[in-house]
Amino acid sequence: MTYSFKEIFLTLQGEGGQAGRVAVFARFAGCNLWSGREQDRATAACTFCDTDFVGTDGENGGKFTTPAAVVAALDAQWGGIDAAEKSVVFTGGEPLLQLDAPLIAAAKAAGYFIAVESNGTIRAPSGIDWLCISPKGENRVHQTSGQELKLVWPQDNVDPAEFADMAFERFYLQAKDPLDQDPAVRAGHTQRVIDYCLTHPQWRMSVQTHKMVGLK
Ligand SMILES: C[S@@+](CC[C@H](N)C(=O)[O-])C[C@H]1O[C@@H](n2cnc3c(N)ncnc32)[C@H](O)[C@@H]1O
Ligand SMILES: Nc1nc2[nH]cc(C(=O)O)c2c(=O)[nH]1
Ligand code: SF4
Ligand SMILES: [Mg+2]
Repeated sequence: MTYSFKEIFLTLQGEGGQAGRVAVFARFAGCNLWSGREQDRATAACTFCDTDFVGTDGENGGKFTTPAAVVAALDAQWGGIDAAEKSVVFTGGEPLLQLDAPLIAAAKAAGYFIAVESNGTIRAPSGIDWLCISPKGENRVHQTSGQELKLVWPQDNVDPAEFADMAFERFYLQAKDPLDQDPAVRAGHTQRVIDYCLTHPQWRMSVQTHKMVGLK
């Protein structure tokens, strides 16, 4: 198995129930819902992605042929931080196209708390400590349990109630960041999330805090 990463960097988790926590972000290249090319966006299964996950040319990106090599790259970013437990977030792109049992085992053996950000279309392997599922449009959710369901909203034809009975510990709504960065559209999405959470206490608001403070 070759693991392809767009980038690997140290930051604070910006979103969801682990927001504010230091972690190595390991962004896998490639996704099953979009090629990543702008000319394909309009016809893709996921159309609002805010992330470049194409290729291996980002910060500390590359192809790694063994789990041990991936863990060495994670450790290089974690550096000398003194902690009882290290922390990694596998994201992408879609991490569950590549994250497998040997890599999970190697990261765990090296002392990592393992978080994953996934679109939910692929069942997750066991051993993940914090699984965040973020459904996309009409794409069927196959992974219906985890620590958090984080729905980016509003999305056309998507009602949060569709997911409310799934086996997640927490339910978040996160305002869809508009591709054109139009402040009025962004404010409108945020207000929709606020209004929904005010009237549906099962749901909490997740804010993309890293974007507010200039963190990657
Ligand atoms: C880039 S995705 C990668 C992981 C996985 N493919 C997924 O979609 O969950 C990481 C997180 O960013 C969220 N996201 C992507 N585009 C967004 C946008 N325009 N506004 C708000 N959140 C967004 C996703 O829903 C997901 O929770
Ligand atoms: N700081 C920070 N937090 C994040 N949480 C989820 C992210 C992602 O792109 O998966 C992300 C990201 O890209 N940066
Ligand atoms: S599923 Fe995730 S990585 Fe793939 S295009 Fe959508 S938001 Fe981006
Ligand atoms: Mg991001």
